[in-house]
Amino acid sequence: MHVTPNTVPETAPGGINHTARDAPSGTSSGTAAAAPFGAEPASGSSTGTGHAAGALSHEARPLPAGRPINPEAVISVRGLRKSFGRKEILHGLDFDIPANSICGLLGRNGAGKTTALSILSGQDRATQGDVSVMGREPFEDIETASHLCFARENQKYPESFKAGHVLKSAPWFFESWDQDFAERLVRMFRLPVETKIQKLSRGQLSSVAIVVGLASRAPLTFFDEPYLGLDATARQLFYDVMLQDYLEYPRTIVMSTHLIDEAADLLEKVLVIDDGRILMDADADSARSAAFSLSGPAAAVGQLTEGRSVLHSRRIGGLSSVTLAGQPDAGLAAAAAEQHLEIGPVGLQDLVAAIGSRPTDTVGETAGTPKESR
Ligand SMILES: Nc1ncnc2c1ncn2[C@@H]1O[C@H](COP(=O)(O)OP(=O)(O)OP(=O)(O)O)[C@@H](O)[C@H]1O
Repeated sequence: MHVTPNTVPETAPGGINHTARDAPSGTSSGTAAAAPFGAEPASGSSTGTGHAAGALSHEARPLPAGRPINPEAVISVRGLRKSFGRKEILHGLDFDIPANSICGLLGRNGAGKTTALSILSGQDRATQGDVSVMGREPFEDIETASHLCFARENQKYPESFKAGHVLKSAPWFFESWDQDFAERLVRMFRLPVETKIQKLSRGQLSSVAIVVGLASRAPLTFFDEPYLGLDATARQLFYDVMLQDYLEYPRTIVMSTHLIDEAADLLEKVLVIDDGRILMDADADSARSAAFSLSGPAAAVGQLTEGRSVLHSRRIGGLSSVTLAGQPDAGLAAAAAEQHLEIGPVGLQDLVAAIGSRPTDTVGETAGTPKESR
């Protein structure tokens, strides 16, 4: 599919109005007000109160209070709070995301991932705190918007849009858009370009978002749960193509996901968010070694874990399996061997499930983060 742009949508990624240029054919000016790749309108906000973030491992301590925005990081956030009406959703997030990395934003339903991504992409405003994206305050900032792509399955498009129209419009919003790559992706994901967006299945809508997110080659790309409705083959295809293209065209990719084990190998940095607080902020290798499991007869497991940071425990009959923070020390390893207990690794998915299932106010404490620092 080759596209010759000749009409102009007035709304750009992030829902921000750009000055008119030529727009793609098939894009009616009457429908241009709906942002093809951008945001919902910014929501109202109010100030609220909350608690500072906790953290899991040694690498994952909260940034010291008062530490300024990190100018080296592509994304740097300090004390980010977001309220909807009187309800505070994000309770003071502090984190940095380095340039040219793939970062996983992980967490349970309602944790605040989409809210955070909306703020980082400039589509919503923080209630409080400092947010720096590529060195700028992102909210409705045209300069920032021109370098980022927010790919999500529930993107709003003009009513008459077909999938093909989306792809025809995209080059006008993304400087580095690769049309050949987009067309290859369309074939890979079997996207019916002549079908109206409203008629697409959920998986096909995700495919549209994936095609736009990848072919945009935006220096900063956000994928918000990019796999919704996709079958296992398409998901694997997405991970493979993303990694391959990222290696060829390094950029910063932030992906929110529940399917942690599937994506774990791609991730270089992991941010776990729960109930509006950062529970873990670590490079992926540290995260993979942030915990271990100990299993065997419940009495022996209980004896060995006494006084240690147990993140999660499960008991079936006389057997028990616990997830412990950190790595086993020599004493524990020797005692476990002596009592025929099994020590094993904990996958990222299980680790996130373990820390996410704990009451928020105890996670940092049990994981060895001093209460004073939270
Ligand atoms: N515009 C809004 N007005 C009021 N509450 C909102 C609004 N947007 C989000 N919320 C609330 O904020 C909380 C976090 O929502 P968010 O969508 O950010 O979570 P999430 O981590 O992306 O969840 P999921 O994984 O289920 O998509 C939820 O309790 C949600 O109901």
